[in-house]
Amino acid sequence: MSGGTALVIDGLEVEFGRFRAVDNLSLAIDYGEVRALIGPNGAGKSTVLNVVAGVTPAKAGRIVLDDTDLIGLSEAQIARKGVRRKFQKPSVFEVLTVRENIELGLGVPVAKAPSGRIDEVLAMVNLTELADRPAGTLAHGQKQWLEIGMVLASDPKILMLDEPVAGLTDEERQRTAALIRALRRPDRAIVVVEHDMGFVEEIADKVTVLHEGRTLFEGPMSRVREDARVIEVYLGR
Ligand SMILES: Nc1ncnc2c1ncn2[C@@H]1O[C@H](COP(=O)(O)OP(=O)(O)OP(=O)(O)O)[C@@H](O)[C@H]1O
Repeated sequence: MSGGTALVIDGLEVEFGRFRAVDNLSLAIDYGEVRALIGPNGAGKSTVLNVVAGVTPAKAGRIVLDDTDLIGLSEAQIARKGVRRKFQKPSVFEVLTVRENIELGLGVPVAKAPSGRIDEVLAMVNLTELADRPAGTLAHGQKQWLEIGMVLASDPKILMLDEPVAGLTDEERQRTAALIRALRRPDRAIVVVEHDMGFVEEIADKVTVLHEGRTLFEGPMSRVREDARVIEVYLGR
């Protein structure tokens, strides 16, 4: 499938005990786009990624990828449908080499993956020369790219990145922005949660601002910056 809608979130509700973290949220993300989810701490951004990935259960609503409702599927089943997610904190396997980490991201034995896939991914995330180094010896930024490589290895349709530039230097941020732009494809949707607005402006085709589990605003970053409600609850703080 390429073009058209990739992911539809419809009437999503998530509760932790009596606290409603996501409140009747609906949004649609197209193939080919990079969507940023922004908003204040606690707005529900990571929770949305967790529900899409099958890590956190929903109380109500649908999450439809192509024609399949992902609600009720296990994390592994959702991953096999082409949904992959990178967590906020790098969680690479430090004693394994960079190459071995990417192999783990394939989701199938290396022999069953397209030949040359690992080298291709290493090149994409700029880690070819460090392929045989233990991942624990990498710098923080390189670990972030390795994790992007791990989620990229299986060639996902939906690629979700939670705060990919947290703690990175300016130069590393630039390189990450270029990498994410290079990962855009007509048969892939990329969803990025991030607080760094300069970075969001560089990578996102469209921005959804969440506040208290609901959509406060949706549009290009230039419009987001001018919206009085967004300034009040988030950007102006
Ligand atoms: N497992 C959980 N149990 C209880 N409450 C939770 C759980 N996960 C998240 N929450 C709460 O749900 C709300 C939304 O959290 P979430 O992590 O989705 O916010 P966020 O928008 O990603 O914030 P941040 O920008 O700080 O990462 C917060 O109030 C958080 O404390």
